[in-house]
Amino acid sequence: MTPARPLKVALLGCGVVGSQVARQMLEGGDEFQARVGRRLDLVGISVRNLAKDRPGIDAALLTDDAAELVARKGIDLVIEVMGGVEPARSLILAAMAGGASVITANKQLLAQDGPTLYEAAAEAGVDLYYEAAVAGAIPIIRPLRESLVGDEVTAVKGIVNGTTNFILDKMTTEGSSFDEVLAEAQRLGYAEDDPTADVEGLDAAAKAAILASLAFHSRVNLDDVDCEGITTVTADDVATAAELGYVIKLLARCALAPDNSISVGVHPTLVPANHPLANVSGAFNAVFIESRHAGQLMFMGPGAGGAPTASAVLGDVITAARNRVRGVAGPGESSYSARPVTPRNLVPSRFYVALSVDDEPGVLAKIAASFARYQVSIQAVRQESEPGRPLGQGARLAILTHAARVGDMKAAVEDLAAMPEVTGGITLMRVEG
Ligand SMILES: NC(=O)C1=CN([C@@H]2O[C@H](COP(=O)(O)OP(=O)(O)OC[C@H]3O[C@@H](n4cnc5c(N)ncnc54)[C@H](OP(=O)(O)O)[C@@H]3O)[C@@H](O)[C@H]2O)C=CC1
Ligand SMILES: N[C@@H](CC=O)C(=O)O
Repeated sequence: MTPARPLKVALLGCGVVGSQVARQMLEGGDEFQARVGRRLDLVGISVRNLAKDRPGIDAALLTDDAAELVARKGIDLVIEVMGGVEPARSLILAAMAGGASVITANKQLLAQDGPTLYEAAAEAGVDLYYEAAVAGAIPIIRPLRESLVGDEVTAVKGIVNGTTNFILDKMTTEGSSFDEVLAEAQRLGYAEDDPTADVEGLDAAAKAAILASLAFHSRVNLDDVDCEGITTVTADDVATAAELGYVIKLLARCALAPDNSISVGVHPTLVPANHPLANVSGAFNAVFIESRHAGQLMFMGPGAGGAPTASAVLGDVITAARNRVRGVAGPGESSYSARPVTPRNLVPSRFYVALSVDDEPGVLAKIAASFARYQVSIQAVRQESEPGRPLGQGARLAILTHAARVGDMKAAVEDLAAMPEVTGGITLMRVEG
């Protein structure tokens, strides 16, 4: 009997993730053949710059013509780890139209244009897998797409960007400077090609949109996410949070409201020091899921970096390869419930407000009155002398509130900013719990 032909695999991108995908595929050789039932044959790797040194990569596989690689006859699987929206989208669509299943780590593209990709996959009868697009090595897409599909997910929250967690962690535990740690995160391969996407929260926002779409069976895209990065978080904020018993994390929160609307946000957030998310360190990620029947689940692990991310990619490669051998397709899009997005101003949260004031009688009462005008209830206030001002003249206030609506909290802060006794900028952050 003639042995079944190997499955032909094309790899688009050979950077931090792609080079590790190529290495792990090579290492996996016979094992992967046994797991799939067919040999996986890496037939080409597309890159931008052919002159780059790529240790361990067979130069004969490299091409700078990705379109030609995808169009080659008989390609079964295309792995897209080049990043960015174009040409990745066109290449993926061409691959699917040509009959190949696609594995991608591209959260930016999925959050921006996921439905187009899903529709193209359904039309061509091929698979679209993207476990590596959210939280690196952590299995989180498959649990939401398959394991929990019989339950009702009510909230997903977590740390889904390794770079910012690495930065905030080092600022907290080592007192390192923001720029210094960002450079280290880039060296270690955690950061995106343009690290603005990490530090401004856009990478986490894309991941939050993907998680919310899967969790709530509704289409959520990048524009639906209320997004804030960590560039305004100062060493002072980190220190004050620690004194109050909190750790600052960039938290993604996706929640289903009682009126059936969905809120999705990414914000620097004060997390209680005894909360499991507070201890997620370095480039690790963690995702909490709350569901009606299973209750609370937590997933944690490496959220960025070449080898861990490639592990998630390879999991998808094997799954898609097995499907192909059996002549079946994996799960498609499940977005039957067109839930509205909760207006951002109506989303509830607890808050932390920090400000400097003139230390005069009645100032606290004025602040409390301002909060009360907007239905914001104060939970705790800490006052200390403002560094750099003579004792009794300036005070630094840190206020924690009970849950309030974002719009009300912002209106109260605007009132504070107009008070003559308020002497500097006002810090406003969300508080978890
Ligand atoms: N790094 C990480 O920890 C993680 C990354 N991801 C995602 O994985 C994807 C890849 O990330 P990463 O490996 O870090 O990125 P890199 O920048 O390290 O690698 C990108 C690769 O794609 C190639 N490439 C980029 N643009 C083009 C183009 N226009 N035409 C042809 N080739 C191109 C580059 O070629 P050349 O080598 O010649 O420059 C390079 O080989 C992204 O979508 C990212 O968001 C997901 C999870 C974690
Ligand atoms: N830049 C991303 C990489 C993984 O998605 C991150 O830091 O998490």
